Amino acid sequence: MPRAGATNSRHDRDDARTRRAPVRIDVEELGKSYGDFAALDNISLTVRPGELLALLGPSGSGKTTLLRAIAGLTATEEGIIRFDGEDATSLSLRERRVGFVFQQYALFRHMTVFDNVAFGLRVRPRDERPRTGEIARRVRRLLELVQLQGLETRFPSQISGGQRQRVALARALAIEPTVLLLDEPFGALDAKVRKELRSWLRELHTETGLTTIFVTHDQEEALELADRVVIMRAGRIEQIGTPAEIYDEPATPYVCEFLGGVARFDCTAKDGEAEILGGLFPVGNGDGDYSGPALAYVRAHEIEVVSREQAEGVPAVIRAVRPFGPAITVELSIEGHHDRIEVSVPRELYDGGEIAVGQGIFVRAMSARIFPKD
Ligand SMILES: Nc1ncnc2c1ncn2[C@@H]1O[C@H](COP(=O)(O)OP(=O)(O)OP(=O)(O)O)[C@@H](O)[C@H]1O
Repeated sequence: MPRAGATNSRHDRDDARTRRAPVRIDVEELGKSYGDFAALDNISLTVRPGELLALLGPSGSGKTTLLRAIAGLTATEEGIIRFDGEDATSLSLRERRVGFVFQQYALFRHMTVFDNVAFGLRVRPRDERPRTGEIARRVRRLLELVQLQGLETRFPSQISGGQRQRVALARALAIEPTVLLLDEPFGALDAKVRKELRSWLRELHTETGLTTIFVTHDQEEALELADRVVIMRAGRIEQIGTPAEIYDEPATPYVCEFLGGVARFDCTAKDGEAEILGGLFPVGNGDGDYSGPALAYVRAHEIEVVSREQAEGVPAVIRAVRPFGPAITVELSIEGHHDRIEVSVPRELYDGGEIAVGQGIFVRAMSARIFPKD
């Protein structure tokens, strides 16, 4: 993406001078109930200045409620929300200077793209309202930032869904928000446009440097985009971590299953270790001596096909082969395990004729995550 405003260096310097340091958000023991139902249950969380944070979880886990509470759109009964250490809990959206983008592009249909973006500036009280020329300059700069130059005079019905969502972002940015909050910003768009907008949002975030929180139920989107991911479950935080931490060290069975792409096995742990698919792995983070029933999670690429001579492998039968892509995906059935498991095998094995439906092979897990079974 070209540097926004590259054609206007004096204004760029002005903008840089007036740009504030990114805001830190502290959420402390936040609670929100609807009747007896706890939509948010004792949530504590720090969003670092300038961070791009994803709230990830299934439908109903409380992501939107948390985002709206941080925005000042939903009142909470318990807890405190601080912006840069200042208690913001009772401030409105406008007082918090939050830029908010809804899932369904809430653009004014009777207004042009230009007027939609200018709206937040024009409705300011007279003494805070920029002059007409200044508004026009800012709107043009924002449309450059979201790469929509030339569409100023179009109406929302005359642009694509992805473009509308970028107008919504420009409009949220127009008020020079302290933080940017996005509620499933690409939720209503098709998969291809979503992917395009993903990398675009990452670049926009680098460009603006704003503390940004976005809600998604798409794990790939969260892991690909965010600096850190918050995994939510039934109004609580299940795990917070970088995408690598969440992926490599999922804290609970729930996180493993939510991320998907894993095979689950029942097994038995002894003295802090459990054997699964021919490998011996530590329970949890490895510092316990748990013995008893356990759950093991293994990803497709963590299972290798081994030759018959190797003692550690377990026998499996090939049930289906998906021979496309850099690795071949094979579905296996393993005795004593009712679900089929997926394994990635190198192309060479397939090309060598060793991979065919009905054939018996041996497999071994190279790594696994083991949890005590509650
Ligand atoms: N105004 C309301 N009245 C009653 N219950 C509500 C209200 N708003 C939300 N809830 C409930 O609170 C829970 C959390 O809702 P929330 O919208 O935060 O979930 P979410 O994780 O964002 O889900 P989704 O991905 O479907 O948007 C849900 O069970 C929902 O039914």
